[in-house]
Amino acid sequence: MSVLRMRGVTRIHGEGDGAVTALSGIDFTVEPGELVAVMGPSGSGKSTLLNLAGGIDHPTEGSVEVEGTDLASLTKSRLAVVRRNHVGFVFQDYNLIPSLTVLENVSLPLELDGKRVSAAREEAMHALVEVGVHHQADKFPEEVSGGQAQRAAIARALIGPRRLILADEPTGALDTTTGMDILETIQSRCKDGAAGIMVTHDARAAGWADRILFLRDGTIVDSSDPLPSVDSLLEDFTL
Ligand SMILES: Nc1ncnc2c1ncn2[C@@H]1O[C@H](COP(=O)(O)OP(=O)(O)OP(=O)(O)O)[C@@H](O)[C@H]1O
Repeated sequence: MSVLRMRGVTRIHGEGDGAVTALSGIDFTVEPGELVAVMGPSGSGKSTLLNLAGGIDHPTEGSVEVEGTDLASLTKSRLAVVRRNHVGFVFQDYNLIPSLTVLENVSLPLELDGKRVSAAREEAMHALVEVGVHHQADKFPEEVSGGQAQRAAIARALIGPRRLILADEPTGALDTTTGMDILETIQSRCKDGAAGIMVTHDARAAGWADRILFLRDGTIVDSSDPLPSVDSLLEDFTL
């Protein structure tokens, strides 16, 4: 079963004269084990696609299924549970809760699912070790650097049984080496059976993906294997 399936998805923001078609007629699936990069110019619909995949936003037309469940069929509370159990989201602004420590932020999704606090914190600490910010576990988000916050956000997205990993510019605030480590972590999670979608402007980051989806003006204009040459695919793209 596909981890994500979008069928005929159109998203129009706003109404009347101010309406903007952010996505139009998108058909797209991501299978277990796949990491897909989404690229395209500013305003081409990349974030909208990610938000629809994660159930944060809803299509104007068409359907979005996560592991076979049509998100539109769910009540608000059920959608929240599906999001927590199935979808790991790395937001561009990290979205860490300021009043919780780094460890508490990462542990929260598990605690919300009823896991014992001690077990949840232990798992969260493992996740922080994996992304190399365990020394910041007891600090609050405002006390850590942007790169550390981003890595904590990635730990939170990967924790638990989530099988759909959605990342908006996951390496944006990171130096090259750390960025590559994080991509390796996401890729290895996908190799273990999850599915990942990452929005990126960075061709090197996209090189970690199994394929690249190119968006322009809300439609898929190309979908390609990134190798052997990402650069050749980018030639006529103004990014
Ligand atoms: N809430 C909204 N209300 C109105 N228009 C919106 C809204 N969100 C996005 N849009 C518009 O939809 C289009 C697609 O936006 P989106 O943010 O998905 O693009 P993007 O490719 O992620 O851009 P960027 O690379 O700059 O983040 C743009 O024209 C944008 O202005």
